[in-house]
Amino acid sequence: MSTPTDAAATAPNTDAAPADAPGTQAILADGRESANRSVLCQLLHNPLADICLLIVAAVVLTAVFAPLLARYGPNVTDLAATNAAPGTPGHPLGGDGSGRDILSRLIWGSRQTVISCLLMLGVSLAVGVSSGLVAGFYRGRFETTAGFVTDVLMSLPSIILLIALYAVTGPNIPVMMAVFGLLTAPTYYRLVRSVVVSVRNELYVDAARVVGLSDARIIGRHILWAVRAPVVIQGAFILASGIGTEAGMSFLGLGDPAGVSWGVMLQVSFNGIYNNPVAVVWPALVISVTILALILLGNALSDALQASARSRTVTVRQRRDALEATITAHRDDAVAAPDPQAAVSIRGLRVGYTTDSGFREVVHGIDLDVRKGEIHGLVGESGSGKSQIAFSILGILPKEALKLGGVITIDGVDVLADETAMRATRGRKVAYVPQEPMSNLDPSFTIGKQLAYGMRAVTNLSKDQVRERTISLLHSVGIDDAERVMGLYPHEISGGMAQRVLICGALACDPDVIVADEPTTALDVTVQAEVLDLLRELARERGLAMIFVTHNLGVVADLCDTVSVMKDGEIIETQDVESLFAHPREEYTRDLLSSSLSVELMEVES
Ligand SMILES: Nc1ncnc2c1ncn2[C@@H]1O[C@H](COP(=O)(O)OP(=O)(O)OP(=O)(O)O)[C@@H](O)[C@H]1O
Repeated sequence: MSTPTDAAATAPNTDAAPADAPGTQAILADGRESANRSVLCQLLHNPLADICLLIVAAVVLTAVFAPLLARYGPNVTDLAATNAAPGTPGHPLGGDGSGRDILSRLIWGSRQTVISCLLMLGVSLAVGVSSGLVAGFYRGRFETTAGFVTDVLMSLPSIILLIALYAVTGPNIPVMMAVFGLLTAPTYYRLVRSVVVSVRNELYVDAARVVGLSDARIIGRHILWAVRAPVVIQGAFILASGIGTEAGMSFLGLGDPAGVSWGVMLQVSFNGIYNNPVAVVWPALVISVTILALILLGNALSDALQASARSRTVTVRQRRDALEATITAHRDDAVAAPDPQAAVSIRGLRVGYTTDSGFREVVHGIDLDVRKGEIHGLVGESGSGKSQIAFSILGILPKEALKLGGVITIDGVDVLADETAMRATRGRKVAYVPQEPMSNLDPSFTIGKQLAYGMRAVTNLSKDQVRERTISLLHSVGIDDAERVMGLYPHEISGGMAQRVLICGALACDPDVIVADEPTTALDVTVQAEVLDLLRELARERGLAMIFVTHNLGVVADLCDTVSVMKDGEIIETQDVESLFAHPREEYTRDLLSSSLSVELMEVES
């Protein structure tokens, strides 16, 4: 069962909606305005980013089309234009001290500035990204050596180094910028290395290794994809620092006086500042505006990428359209009242998603009642919607899920419609036993701390009372040396014990309802049997209503009192377990039973 990326903590919104489907008015009011946009769309919807993009694009286009745009050559002089004021005919921004047209020189200057900065970025990318990839992926000696070189390079004062370089190369801006690119490469190295280290052991990378992909293909296909966003964002900042450095070096007189760049223009105009102070303004302005645009663009890009990395979200319009379509389609459906005797009662639950291929309803108006003391199995093929029901009861549907209708009453309160009621219920009246015991425990805290933290969040018990209760709960789930286990970290206990700890956490608040999501799937057969026995005992002792999501009909036969069979988002059959196994009503249930039997026979034979 998939885990939602985020609990559905939704903020109220006041959009009107048709109210004649069960639970829809309240659900719509619970909707959250959010955007479902690609990174580019997110960027384009940010006015500041649009302006920055326009500025950067204008600079690049000016550099590319400089020969067409500039009215004069970069070094063409006209004595009449010497120190001409802005607005002089033929010289909109005036002329410099040598009678050269300032606007034309700015246009030509953009070319050298852009080329120098791209050269610097290219060197920085080539050295920093490739060494970061290799160091992060292979680690070992290369990483140690590269780390040392990086530290050395980062400790060097780049401007001083570039000034020293001038003594060797003379006024050679391309070489200077290439060296500056080398000096900024450590920034990329560190960034890329840390991203690669964090993804190299991901399961999908292991899977790629297992299917036989070469390292080069794994890096090209999976690792580079993971580093692309930080590399692009960092690129904007590095370009900005490149423009600043080029201008600074030229301003110090280390640029090529025969060439024309914004930095050289700044230096030349500064030399004649007393005769023509306005001439300094233009190069200073374009340098500042371009640097500012690049930095703001980098920030906007970072925001857009972060937003798109969060789960897919749905606009109010999409939510409303989906709701209206659902209401229209099911206007005449009869919906029974919730069962007041049930610990949890579901009526007409509908859940959907907006995907790239359009809206899709995945739970189609299901009804379900589970009474106190009843263990109810929820079975069905993968993708049939079991998890959506479990998540709906727990109020942890992903943000992008559309709650299209229905009622879920727990203790007489419709928790589906009321997020506050859901929060008050979750962890107190309804608890959850997840599928993967290890990944549901925080590796940074001891078992005792994690259990105590959860307990203190939902009860008013003192520290000592919490400790006492934790010990007694650990005993009740069959952990005898409770005090020792409380001091252990998750990696120090077995999977079976971790699952017992999670069961203990679920029981901490003395809930009425437990949703168990395939809680034994990750365990070996012997431990599975122990955990099932434990759940059965606890449910009987405490009179719990338990919804047990599973694929395993053997477990259902062993543990459950009643069972619902799901297919394509619908409950097609609900019976007590014995009747279902003896007289399945639906063809699909018969197929499910016989396929499960064949699997078991195959297991026995092998
Ligand atoms: N975030 C999502 N976006 C789009 N569709 C989703 C999303 N989460 C689930 N679905 C769809 O909802 C349907 C039901 O999924 P669900 O996870 O409830 O199935 P399941 O019966 O629990 O399957 P399994 O036993 O494999 O966990 C599936 O078709 C699935 O593709």
